[in-house]
Amino acid sequence: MATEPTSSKAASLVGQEYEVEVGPVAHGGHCVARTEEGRVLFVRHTLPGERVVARVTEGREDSRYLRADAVTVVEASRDRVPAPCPFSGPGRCGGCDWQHAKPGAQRRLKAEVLTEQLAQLAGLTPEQAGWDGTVEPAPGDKVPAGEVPAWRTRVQYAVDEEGRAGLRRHRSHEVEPVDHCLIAAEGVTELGVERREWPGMATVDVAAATGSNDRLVVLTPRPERRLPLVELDRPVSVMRAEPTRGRGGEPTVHRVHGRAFVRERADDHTWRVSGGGFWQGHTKAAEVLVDAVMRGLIPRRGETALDLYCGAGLFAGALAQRMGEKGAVLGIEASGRAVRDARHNLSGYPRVRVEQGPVAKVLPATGITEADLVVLDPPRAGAGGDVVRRVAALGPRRVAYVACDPAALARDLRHFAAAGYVPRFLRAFDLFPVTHHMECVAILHPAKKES
Ligand SMILES: C[S@@+](CC[C@H](N)C(=O)[O-])C[C@H]1O[C@@H](n2cnc3c(N)ncnc32)[C@H](O)[C@@H]1O
Repeated sequence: MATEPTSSKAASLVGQEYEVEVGPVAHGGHCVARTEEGRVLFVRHTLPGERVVARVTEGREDSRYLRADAVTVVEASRDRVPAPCPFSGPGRCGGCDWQHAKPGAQRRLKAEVLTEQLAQLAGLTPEQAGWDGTVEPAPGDKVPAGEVPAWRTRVQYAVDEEGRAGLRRHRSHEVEPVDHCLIAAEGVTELGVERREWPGMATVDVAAATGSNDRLVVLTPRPERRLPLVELDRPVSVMRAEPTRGRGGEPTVHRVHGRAFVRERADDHTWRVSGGGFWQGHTKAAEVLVDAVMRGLIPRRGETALDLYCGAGLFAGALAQRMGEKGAVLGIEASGRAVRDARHNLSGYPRVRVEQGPVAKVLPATGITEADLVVLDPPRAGAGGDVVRRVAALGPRRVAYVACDPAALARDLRHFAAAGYVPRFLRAFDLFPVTHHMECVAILHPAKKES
């Protein structure tokens, strides 16, 4: 969401300050406010109901709206706490949007965002979506105000010119050096990446598996720079990524030492996830999502199912295990690396197949005309109308839509409604505590025909 056309000659308002009453939360980790002249501001580091001095960070005289940071809190919300992270705040690390909100308030803000997105983009009330209006914490994440759960098993550190590891500032390529990211899982923190220097590196990606001691770092050197000797505080596998992306847009990665993958445990199964490959980021996410999807779909023995955007095969494996030896599952996934992992992970199920390529291309090419169940877990942009229509045309008795973006979920629910599928129920999970992100699972079924 750009604030104005880049060609605009209008005067910049960056640095201008306005004292404002802060209105409701908006999707993206900010709240809406209006200046006395009626300008719309999207303000970070504030909460609904506060009175703050907001300093503009992006926007011009002719912009439809301005972005701003709350630099002084004149009247604080009762939901405000001092930010536990010393690297958060205006102009600092862009990772956590709600450091200054009590944990319960963070989940209420996310619920308000989901309510608003469902209404605006899908025309659904929470009741029509089958949602109880709450965002559920992951097991073990109910922390007291002022504390932060250490949930994140995948962290990409950016490295500055001086070789210091840090995280990116909000909407910027600049690096905020950090010596401890509070949301990083213990398995990440104990490696000590933040405590050493990374000369010549652009990024250091850490994966700390859940349920095994596997730890892997993928180093991306700056052009013409060589890898440093990697000495971390715990044993770790090391890979090197090419600075430019390879075929299919995936970074090419090479094993330097140790294993080229980590072993994750979820749903009583071990999953190989290669360096640079996707796995759910929260320590509990894979379990929470499999449980929600399986409770919603209630797979029966001998059924057929699709797992679209299947990654390393998490939902395909959970379905295959519950549908028995007569059940059949087809997974579709764009990343070649993830497809190799999924085929390896699912090799114990003879009636599971994984095809590589974009869902929009591969699904029609499979020639499949029906399926009992479909799981979709698309990237942030969502699946889109074409894929949704193709899914509905298969006539599944239930569909599970796993969404990491509430706006994409709402848009795709509208496409599903047009194709004859409506939500039976919806759950929202706080699988990204302290950030503005959330994960949703919608279970859809065919709409009853009007008689
Ligand atoms: C949110 S992840 C879900 C992975 C898996 N369901 C899991 O829970 O581990 C989305 C996956 O979609 C893949 N992907 C992105 N665009 C795709 C497309 N157009 N077609 C197929 N897969 C795609 C990504 O590579 C990624 O593995």
